[in-house]
Amino acid sequence: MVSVFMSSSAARGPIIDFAASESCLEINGLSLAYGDKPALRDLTLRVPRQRVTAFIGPSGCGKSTLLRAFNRLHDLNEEVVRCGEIRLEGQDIHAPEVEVAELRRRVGMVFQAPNPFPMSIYDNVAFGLRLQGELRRRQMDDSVEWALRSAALWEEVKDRLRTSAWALSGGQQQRLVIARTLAVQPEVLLLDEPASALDPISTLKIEELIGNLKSRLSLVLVTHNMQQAARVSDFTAFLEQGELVEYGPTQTLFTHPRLARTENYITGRMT
Ligand SMILES: Nc1ncnc2c1ncn2[C@@H]1O[C@H](COP(=O)(O)OP(=O)(O)OP(=O)(O)O)[C@@H](O)[C@H]1O
Repeated sequence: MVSVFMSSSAARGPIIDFAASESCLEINGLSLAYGDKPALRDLTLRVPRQRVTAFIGPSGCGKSTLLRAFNRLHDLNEEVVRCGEIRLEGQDIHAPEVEVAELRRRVGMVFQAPNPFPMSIYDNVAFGLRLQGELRRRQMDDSVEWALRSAALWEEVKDRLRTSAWALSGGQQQRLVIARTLAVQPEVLLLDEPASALDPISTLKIEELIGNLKSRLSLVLVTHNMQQAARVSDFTAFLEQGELVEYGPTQTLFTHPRLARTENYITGRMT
């Protein structure tokens, strides 16, 4: 059941809340700085399970930083200072017993520029599966086919699985990267501007794919494209200068934003 509460700061608008039982990710008082430069300020929000949640906001507001925090991509950056917690299905992702490789299997990530490995289409998809342990040939074939079908790419590549992934178009490469991520059965898929380097038809395919995937996993999408956020997401969080300004059902946020700051951004009065 979705409810609404007032955040502690009167300057912020009502922020949607989900019960822990319907959230995959729970972020509590998360602040993050690069050295002495704050990027996220005291963020508290829950990301619903099996829905598409979009993060929007002006350039530099912290969208990618937040997304990367969900699978601990900041771990290697010694400059990063963090406080607050992130829970995945109730478990603190920074707890000592958490294995980062397993966290990244459960929380997959796709970046703006398609980044297939310099190997065949088949081997790209099999890559993560092989890291998890050897499968029998038949099982591997089935898993690769399943992942490519899940990423709506199978029909286009089934006759050339052994050719280089780099021979695919940009849009196909991005769907291949999604297939590679899906192959290891993540629970959450993080998408950082996944279509911003693609043409309109490839973009549409990615958007359709996002809509289809939410029946089986939770998706978090960072996008600069307001139409895209409105088309594909169920919930939208608006960030500004590292703060969560407004968070609500996408349709409500785009048609009846509660705060002038949100309205100014979504109507293009502020970029
Ligand atoms: N590796 C880094 N080292 C230092 N500062 C960083 C680093 N990555 C991001 N920042 C800074 O943190 C702030 C948030 O950046 P972030 O990339 O998360 O914003 P964003 O909303 O995703 O921006 P954009 O929409 O332009 O991609 C910015 O001020 C940025 O300059």
